[in-house]
Order: sequence, then structure tokens, then C-alpha cells
Amino acid sequence: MIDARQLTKRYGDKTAVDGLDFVVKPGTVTGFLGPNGAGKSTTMRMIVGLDAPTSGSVTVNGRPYARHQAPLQEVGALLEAKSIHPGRSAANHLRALALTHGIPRRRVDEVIELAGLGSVARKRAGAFSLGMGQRLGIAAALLGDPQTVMLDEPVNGLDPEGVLWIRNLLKTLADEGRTVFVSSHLMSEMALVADHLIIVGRGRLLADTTVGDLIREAGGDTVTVVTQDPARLRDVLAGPGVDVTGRIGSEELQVTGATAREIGLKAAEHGIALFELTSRSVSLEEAFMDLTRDAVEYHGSTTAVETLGRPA
Ligand SMILES: Nc1ncnc2c1ncn2[C@@H]1O[C@H](COP(=O)(O)OP(=O)(O)OP(=O)(O)O)[C@@H](O)[C@H]1O
Repeated sequence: MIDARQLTKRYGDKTAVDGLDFVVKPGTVTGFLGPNGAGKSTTMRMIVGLDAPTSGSVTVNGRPYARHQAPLQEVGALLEAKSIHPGRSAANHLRALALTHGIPRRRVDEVIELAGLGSVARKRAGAFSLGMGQRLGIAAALLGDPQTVMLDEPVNGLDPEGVLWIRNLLKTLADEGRTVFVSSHLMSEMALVADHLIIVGRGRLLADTTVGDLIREAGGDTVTVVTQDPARLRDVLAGPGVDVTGRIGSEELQVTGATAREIGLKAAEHGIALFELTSRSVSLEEAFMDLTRDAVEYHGSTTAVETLGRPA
């Protein structure tokens, strides 16, 4: 379990992490999301004691990371800047780590196997591709068989097979009852692997929620209806929780809070002709954009939100 309380980090007058309160629970995959510069890496560095909080605290399994006697057996972390001696082989790198942390040598062979590095374990780590480097970093994170696993952008540089491998690995680790905390920019990826989401923007907590709730709060499914009589259909559909919008003079309506089936049945009951009835789910990507729109530090000239294909 990871427990952050009013966790804050300032660099000069820049507040990178601003009073974060969250708990990452065991037995599930928790995604850590946020736009560039939101404070994800800084938070992760503080979790493993690579950076000291300016104020507040963060504990892993009840203690600050540095106060654990065998930290590698407690938390396995893959952070972006991994320092590996380029001349050393993957196997030797892992052996050295195991030796200095009192981890049995056979565990090195196990993680090499687990990370799919068997065929390259004796090659110089300096010659590794980005994807192989990621796998080696993950092997190192799992070396101590830790109860808590924390990975910063683990799918970076991985090919589709590697992405699938990570997906299964994360789920397996969570199913074994471990705490799994993973940051990513890829919302679509998070939708597939994470059960729970912690979303930050400009160092602040924006949401601590499930994937399903985030999508529901962003408006859930929208149904586009094209009808001969939009004014009457609006009246017929009106009710608690149903929201109907449409431009004056247009035959097209956007409906939330009612399914395509319910709308079709209501229209038929009142003899209203429909020309089109299309249901569209809000993706995690859209829900995330909605939530973080005001917290994005670096805006491009056209944001994806403006080009989601809604009628102009
Ligand atoms: N050592 C540092 N000195 C000064 N500012 C820093 C330092 N480290 C991070 N920052 C700033 O703190 C903010 C948060 O950075 P951080 O790397 O934690 O964000 P992030 O969410 O991991 O971003 P990304 O997704 O781009 O990796 C940024 O504005 C960054 O420029």
C-alpha cells in the first residue's frame, strides 16, 4: 500500500507536487495519469526516497521507503532514468543488484525468464534497444519479489508483443495481491489494464476514481438522433437525468441519459420518424481530456478536444 498525505514538492518557486492525498491499494492495478509536467515522476521519486518532500509525507506499507530494512523486497520500481553500466551484461547487472540486497542468485534467473530476456542476458546492456532496456528495468524491479510494484511509463519503447506482456504482467501481479502503481500517457492502455485511476494536473489531485466512474461522470454514452420533428422528440424524451441538446433549425439532437433503444421506443410510441440513431461511448481519452483541460501546461495549437468530430 502507498499512502500519500499532503505530499508537496517545490523546486524554487515551482510547485511540482501540491498537497497530494491518495492511497494506492493492494490487489488492483492503479493507473497514475496526468498531462506532461503534472508531477507524476516527482511523486514516484518521492515514494522511493529519491527526492525528499518539501512538506507532507508518503509511506510504503506503513513506513517511509528509506526506513525499510530491505527496500528492494518491499518496493520494486522502474523509473525513467535507469542507470545501468553500459559495459555490463543484463545478467551481471541483476546479479550485482541481488548480491548487494541479499537476494538469492536463483531469483536472477527467474526474473530473466519472467522478463523474456533469456536470449540476451549475456549481452552488454549498453547495446540494448529501448524495449529491452525497459524489460531489464522491470526485471530489476521484480528482483526482490516486492509486495509493491511501481512503474513509470513501462510501455515506453515496447513493441506490441511487449505491450501485451506488460498488460498481462501487471494484472498477474495485482491478482497475486500486490500493490501495482503505473504511470502512463496512454489513456487507451490504462483503460485496458487499470482498475483504479489517480489523475493529477499541475501537481494537484484531479480525480481518484475508477475507469467506469470517470467515463460516467464525463457524460457517459451520447446518442445522436436525427428526426423529422426534433421539438416534439425533445418534449417526449424530457425527464430526470436526460439531457437533450441540438441547434435551432437542425434535425439532429444529442441525447445523454437515455439509451438508443429507449429513444427508439419512445419515438415509435409517439409516431415520430427517425432517420438516424447512433450511440457513441465516451472514451477514457475524452474523459481525461475533459478533466485535465485546464491543467495542461503546454497546449498545442489545436487540442484533440476541439477535433473530436462533434458537429460544428
Ligand atoms: N529537478 C527539478 N528542478 C526544477 N523543476 C523540476 C524538477 N523536476 C521536475 N520539475 C518540474 O516539476 C513539474 C513536474 O514534473 P514531473 O517530471 O514530475 O512531471 P510528469 O507528470 O512526470 O511529467 P511527464 O509526463 O512529462 O514526465 C514540471 O513542471 C517540471 O518542469
